[in-house]
Amino acid sequence: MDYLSDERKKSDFDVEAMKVAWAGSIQEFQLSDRMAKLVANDPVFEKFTRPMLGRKELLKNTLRKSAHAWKLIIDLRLSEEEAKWLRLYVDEPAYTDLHWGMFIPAIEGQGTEEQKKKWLPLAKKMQIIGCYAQTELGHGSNVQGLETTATFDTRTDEFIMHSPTLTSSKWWPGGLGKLSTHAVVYARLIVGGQFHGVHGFIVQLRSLEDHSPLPGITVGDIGLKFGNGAYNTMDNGVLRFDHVRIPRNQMLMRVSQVTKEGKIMQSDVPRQLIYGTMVYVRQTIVADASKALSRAVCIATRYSAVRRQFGSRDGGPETQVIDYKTQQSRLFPLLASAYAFRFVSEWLKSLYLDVKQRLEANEFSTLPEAHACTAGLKSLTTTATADGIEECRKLCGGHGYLVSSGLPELFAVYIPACTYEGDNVVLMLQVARFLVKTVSELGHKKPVGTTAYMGRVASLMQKNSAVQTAEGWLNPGAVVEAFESRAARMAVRCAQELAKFGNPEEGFAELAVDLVEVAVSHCQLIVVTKFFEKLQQDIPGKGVKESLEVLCYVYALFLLHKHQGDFLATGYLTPKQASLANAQLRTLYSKVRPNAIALVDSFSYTDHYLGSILGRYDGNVYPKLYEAAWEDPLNDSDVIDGFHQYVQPILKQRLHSAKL
Ligand SMILES: CCCCCCCCCCCCCCCCCCCCC/C=C/C(=O)SCCNC(=O)CCNC(=O)[C@H](O)C(C)(C)COP(=O)(O)OP(=O)(O)OC[C@H]1O[C@@H](n2cnc3c(N)ncnc32)[C@H](O)[C@@H]1OP(=O)(O)O
Ligand SMILES: Cc1cc2nc3c(=O)[nH]c(=O)nc-3n(C[C@H](O)[C@H](O)[C@H](O)COP(=O)(O)OP(=O)(O)OC[C@H]3O[C@@H](n4cnc5c(N)ncnc54)[C@H](O)[C@@H]3O)c2cc1C
Repeated sequence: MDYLSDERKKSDFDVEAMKVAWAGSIQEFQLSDRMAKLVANDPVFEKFTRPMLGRKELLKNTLRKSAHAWKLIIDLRLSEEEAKWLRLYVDEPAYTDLHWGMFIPAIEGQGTEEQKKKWLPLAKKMQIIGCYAQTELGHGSNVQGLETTATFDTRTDEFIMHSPTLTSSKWWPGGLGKLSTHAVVYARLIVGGQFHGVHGFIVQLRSLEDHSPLPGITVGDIGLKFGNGAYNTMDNGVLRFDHVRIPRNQMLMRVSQVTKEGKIMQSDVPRQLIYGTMVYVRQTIVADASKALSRAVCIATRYSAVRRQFGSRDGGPETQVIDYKTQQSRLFPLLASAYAFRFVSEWLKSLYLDVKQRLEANEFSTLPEAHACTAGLKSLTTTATADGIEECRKLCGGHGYLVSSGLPELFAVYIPACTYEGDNVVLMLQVARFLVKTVSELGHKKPVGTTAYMGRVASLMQKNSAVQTAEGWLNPGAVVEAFESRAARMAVRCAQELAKFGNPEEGFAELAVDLVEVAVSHCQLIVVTKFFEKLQQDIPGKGVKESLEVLCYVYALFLLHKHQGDFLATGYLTPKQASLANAQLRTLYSKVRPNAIALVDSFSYTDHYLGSILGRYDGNVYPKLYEAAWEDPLNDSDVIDGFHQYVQPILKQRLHSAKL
């Protein structure tokens, strides 16, 4: 029985066509759909019991799943794209993420042709397993502050890898704790007693025969992390070196080379390329944000349509909680954000692929913008997604707190995305630096790409919003101009404040809070703009474009409402115009309402991937929640182990011993 069938009948767009729009193309949809079904129908990928497993059992289970996934990749000759979808639907962080997602890209981006020829075939056949060992106990954000040393010994033509202090211990790298045989280790290059910056080195950690740590290497897992199951399927590790020697040709030498004689040669490649792997991964994290948020929103939307509270008159059904305006005002902006993040990630991927091609051809001019966009959007989307998942839990009331809702584990596994690959505040400060630099160069350099609007800063500073009615907000020009004016005005105001400081670094530190707000407003502008640009494309299917237009306005006007202080303080909007935007938002929520279930069905998630009783496709929530309770191990017997030993004696004690 489909308890949501009436809801599905209400929608006025073609769901199958929306699935294609969400996936990006018919090919991508088919690919994703095939992998989703492959995983959902394979008992090895069962995951309901995960939060109840002890750590060793949990990790062993992940290894079993990873081995099975790898076997499927080989046996079914899956392409790289298919393998990525497979990984998504398996839905279990594993050492393989770091091997494929960071170790291999680090060698591809920072290795010489010779190094790539040697290491990539081994890695791609998984004959070695690698991780990305950058962060240390004492330093994560401050990469230049890393303490591990790689000292060149001209006599033996080797680097000596060493951990001179406790705080220099590598700490956090995923896959390091128990599984990696190799690592790209970031360390201070020391040649002739001089420090020459932080570089990457390929270091073997464990024997390829019996997996034991090699001499001079201390390695292990850093311990349990937040939540049950969740990110505990990953062996984040600690690593120390005691004068471990590696051949000279294991330093990744695309950026700088060390000769046999101990001379440092700089290539034309900028040193920032050492941070290049992070640009790649941040881009994938933006795509993952739309997946995680859409998943939480799918659960909360379906459950909000099933759940009824209050409002029953003459014995009729109570009100579905999705019909409460307050519920809509919390849920629908998240639904719109999931779509917004999906489309901005599509754009970011194309930007990244373009930069990657250029970097391969030694063309580096677009790297700063790629860095600012990946850092900023990673920060913006992961913050919104982490907050959004928690909001979805609250939207599901008490039942959202049950592990079987799928939301607690999703939250626990997701939240470190606000920290890994760059703390979100630190990353926004990087965007702010880029923007301040853009503003300071306005006189002699035409801004391009995502900062092109800064070239119109004079008019953006003068012109105010012309919106007169709530309907007036349903105009892409009016909305985009509002976001451009806010971002430009905030940036210029901050640049003016900065100019008052004699020492720019001191000013930057003092104004950091304002600078982060500038960066956020710039990133929100990018997301809004890319959503409108998406709507310019040919999007087939009855009512699909119209529904997306509604979501685009919801996303933009919700942000405008939430940040109306900025829009008012910069003088671009009047209070009346801000309240018209809010009025329009209410109308938009009414337009989303009949389509809400169809809009989450369009994510095309299997019940396996959702992993949630509240989010079941058929809406059959109560019987399944009831059944699931009885499957809890505590209900294996009526009288629980420990009762006779610890509780019964209390019950049987004589009353005179208690003076309560
Ligand atoms: C079970 C299934 C099995 C299936 C198997 C098959 C699977 C197959 C498919 C698998 C697909 C995989 C998918 C991938 C998933 C990946 C999962 C991700 C998991 C995440 C794990 C986490 C990893 C990590 O966290 S790694 C560590 C990350 N660390 C950080 O991010 C540190 C943050 N700090 C910094 O980035 C810097 O130090 C910084 C920028 C804050 C400061 O740098 P600085 O040099 O000290 O200072 P600064 O002067 O500000 O900058 C100098 C200069 O450089 C520019 N810059 C900075 N960063 C960059 C950059 N990244 N790129 C380019 N340029 C950069 C900066 O702008 C300055 O420029 P100028 O102003 O021009 O000088
Ligand atoms: C689950 C997980 C997986 C990880 N996987 C890996 C991995 O595979 N490989 C790897 O190398 N690393 C990994 N890391 C480490 C991760 O990259 C770092 O934790 C991250 O970069 C943040 O650095 P930090 O821990 O030093 O935070 P800190 O920099 O110490 O941050 C602490 C606080 O200080 C603030 N702060 C720091 N600097 C500034 C500043 N300049 N201005 C203002 N505020 C500031 C931050 O905003 C934050 O609030 C992982 C981390 C986690 C949680």
